[in-house]
Amino acid sequence: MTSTSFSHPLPAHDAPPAATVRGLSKTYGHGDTTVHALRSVDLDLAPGRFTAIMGPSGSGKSTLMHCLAGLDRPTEGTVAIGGVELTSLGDDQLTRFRRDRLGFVFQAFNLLPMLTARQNIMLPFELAGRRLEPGATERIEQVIDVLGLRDRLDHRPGELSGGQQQRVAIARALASDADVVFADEPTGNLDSTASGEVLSFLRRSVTDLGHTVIMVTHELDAAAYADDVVVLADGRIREHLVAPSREQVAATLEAGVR
Ligand SMILES: Nc1ncnc2c1ncn2[C@@H]1O[C@H](COP(=O)(O)OP(=O)(O)OP(=O)(O)O)[C@@H](O)[C@H]1O
Repeated sequence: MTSTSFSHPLPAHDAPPAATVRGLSKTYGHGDTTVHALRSVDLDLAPGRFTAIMGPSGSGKSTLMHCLAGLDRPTEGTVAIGGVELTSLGDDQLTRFRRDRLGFVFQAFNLLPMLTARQNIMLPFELAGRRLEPGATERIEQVIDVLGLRDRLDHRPGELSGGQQQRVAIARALASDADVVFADEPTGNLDSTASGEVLSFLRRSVTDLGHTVIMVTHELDAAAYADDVVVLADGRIREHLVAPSREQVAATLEAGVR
């Protein structure tokens, strides 16, 4: 796969964080079987950046993403997205917050097979019974063009390649102008060409459209599309690398498994 360098400019210093995590701990089980998936994690993620979360298997990547995205509740600590403290929201409020303010791209594209690409992209608006706010139509059409989906809009997922299906999922995540787009191993089911395309589109959604993307990945090649890399080890943040070189990321990952 062709990969880019980690050489993106730093954000403005005065921009408030897109995500703030304080004292975040998550334990599973009790007594002898307790697993400390996250141990008192503090993290600020800048807006308009593409951040990759990396680390060995079992280091807490998915748990961190799930807590950040309000898909799981922390055992201790707080998580705020765009200034809204998720930990203080009730279940219904949290569901609405996720639907209205967050976007998700999963390894298994999670598209509805009976709907066309355009209907899948518009699904969050349908589910919310939401009117399109001013400017939304233009934004959605721009997303469709950026993702190169214009000539595929009437196709159902079964008539699209894996890469195209994942681009529809990304368009759906971007259509509602999410505060943060979460991508969990988004290229796990794709070959290297489609992976490169999908990662380039996530990159463009940040560079050209100003989105904030947080992606869990195992792959250095995928992380090379990101601006910043958070490396986890044993439920803790080992390093938060801002605009690192590929070599720096590789060295940090290697040090973590030694
Ligand atoms: N629902 C659960 N019940 C019990 N233990 C869990 C649960 N979910 C995760 N864990 C444990 O928490 C730890 C962190 O898991 P997590 O899935 O966050 O790691 P990860 O870095 O995403 O791993 P991988 O790269 O393998 O997906 C692991 O030890 C895992 O076994």
